[in-house]
Amino acid sequence: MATMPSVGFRRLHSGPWLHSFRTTRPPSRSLCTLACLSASPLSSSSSIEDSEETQLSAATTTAADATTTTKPNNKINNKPYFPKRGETLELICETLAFKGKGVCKVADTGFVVMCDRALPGERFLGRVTRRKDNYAEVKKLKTITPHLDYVEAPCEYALDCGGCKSQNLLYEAQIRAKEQQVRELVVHVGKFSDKHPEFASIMKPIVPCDTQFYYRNKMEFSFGSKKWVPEELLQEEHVGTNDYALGLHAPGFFDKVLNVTKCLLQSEPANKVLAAVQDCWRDPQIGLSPYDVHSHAGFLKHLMLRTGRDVETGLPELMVNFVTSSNKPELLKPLVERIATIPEVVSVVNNVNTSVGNTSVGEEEYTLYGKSTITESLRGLTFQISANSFFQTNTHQAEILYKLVEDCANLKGDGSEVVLDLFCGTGTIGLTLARRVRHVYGFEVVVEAISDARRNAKLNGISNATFFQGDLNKIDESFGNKFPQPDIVIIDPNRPGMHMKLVKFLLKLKAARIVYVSCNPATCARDLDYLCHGVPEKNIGGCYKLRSLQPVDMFPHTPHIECVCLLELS
Ligand SMILES: C[S@@+](CC[C@H](N)C(=O)[O-])C[C@H]1O[C@@H](n2cnc3c(N)ncnc32)[C@H](O)[C@@H]1O
Repeated sequence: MATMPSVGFRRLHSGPWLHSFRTTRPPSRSLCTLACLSASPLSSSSSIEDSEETQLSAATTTAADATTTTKPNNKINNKPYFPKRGETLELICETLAFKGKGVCKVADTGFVVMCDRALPGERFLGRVTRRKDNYAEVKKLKTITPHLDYVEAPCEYALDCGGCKSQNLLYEAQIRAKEQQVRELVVHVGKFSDKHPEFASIMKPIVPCDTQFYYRNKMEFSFGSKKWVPEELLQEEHVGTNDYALGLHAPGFFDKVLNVTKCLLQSEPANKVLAAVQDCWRDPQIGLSPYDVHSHAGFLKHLMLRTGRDVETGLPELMVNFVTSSNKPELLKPLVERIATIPEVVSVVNNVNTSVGNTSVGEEEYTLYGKSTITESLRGLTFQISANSFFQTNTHQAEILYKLVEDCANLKGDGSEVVLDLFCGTGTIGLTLARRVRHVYGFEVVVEAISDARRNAKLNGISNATFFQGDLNKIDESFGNKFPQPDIVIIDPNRPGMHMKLVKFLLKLKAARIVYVSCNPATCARDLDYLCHGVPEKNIGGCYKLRSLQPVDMFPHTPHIECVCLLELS
């Protein structure tokens, strides 16, 4: 469908402009309250909430900036305008932002309103559900005119499922919106001026994903005692909400599950397993019950499906992970016997999670059938993946992402350089670079991921990679004693981005090059600001120049955006 642009980078020459690259423009009206708060260096620990606020602030700014002809005034008849909770508004969605929410403005006021599942160009009626200082959230009641670039969503659950929010938006429009979102964040949160002549060459066009369905190698479904039913069907007498369900959580409901028998984002063999489990888990003779998040009774919590590849045959291989509230393998036996008949299934594991929380990582793990890991190949290397270790979820696009990282790292290839791989997961990025460098040092908090990384190094005959388990949010002065001065630092944090301790450490370390990989453009923009412009409130100066920023679409139909950024010491 979409063609892939060149992924090469033009090396830029440093110039005096870089010092003036930080925008001097004051953040616009709606930006400052939230963005400055959330991106504040004074909060030394980042949190997902921070990043959500950051994204919202950029979204509200985006919407404010999107006003071309009339300046928003937030006033009607010279009185400040704030919509009331419960009020019905007619709105037009302008763009997509935060978690894929539609950004709209109230006519004649410019007041920003966010709406889940509103798509650009759509005119609709929405009811105000939540008010914040400078924006409100609405629930869509009725579409008056459909959005631009409408396409039929192939998935029957698309309108109700929390996973795909933009399946009925043309893919080209999806990636346009994502690219725009990154740009806004870089300007408003990262404080890089888009007026600067070099801005256009630094901001690379988004790399689309040419496989827009069946691309996920991992899906986690939940068992629930309360099936989610759309509001309109709830009125019908014969439909009750007490049915068991296996599927995805309905948006906004931690205790209600939308029953699904197929997911168009995961692989075909994974769908075979899902269908097989759906076929038999409710059978009263088996005696299985879903875990109830209120009463904490019940056995089955989650069904996690991971798809890898037999590296010799190239054929898919599957891991099925049942997450249960207690260790009762005899209860799972009929399910295990059934799914073991599916040829692609090579591993069935059971994570036992006795806590009342609803996470999928167990305190204990048992292998019920076959192996305890599956394999996948990435950039010519083989990786063994266990149930709970991080592995890029879109393998095909991870190849492209890692190639971009390698291009940014711009290794000499003479085996002289030292690479620091922070947030290394199972070591994939560092190991793909190891053959061309002197040594790779990887750091990661998850114990199992570190053992996977060490095993993966061995499996691929790599002896110049050392992996350490540790929390990068808790580093102290001694952190730098663990490795020699690196030439290149790879940073690939999860959504909250970097802790201030790590920012400070990197600004002192002064590696020549940093490649920052991010799955959250909001915290990415904040961290780029810190590294390039410093943290004035803490008397910390920045010492990097942003050379390139490349958004990559790893997850079509969802709001997620990946970015690869290259920074060089100024
Ligand atoms: C986005 S993943 C990247 C993994 C790896 N670079 C890759 O491409 O597969 C982020 C990783 O950071 C790890 N992580 C999260 N918080 C951390 C912390 N405070 N200290 C160290 N590692 C952390 C996670 O466990 C996860 O493996």
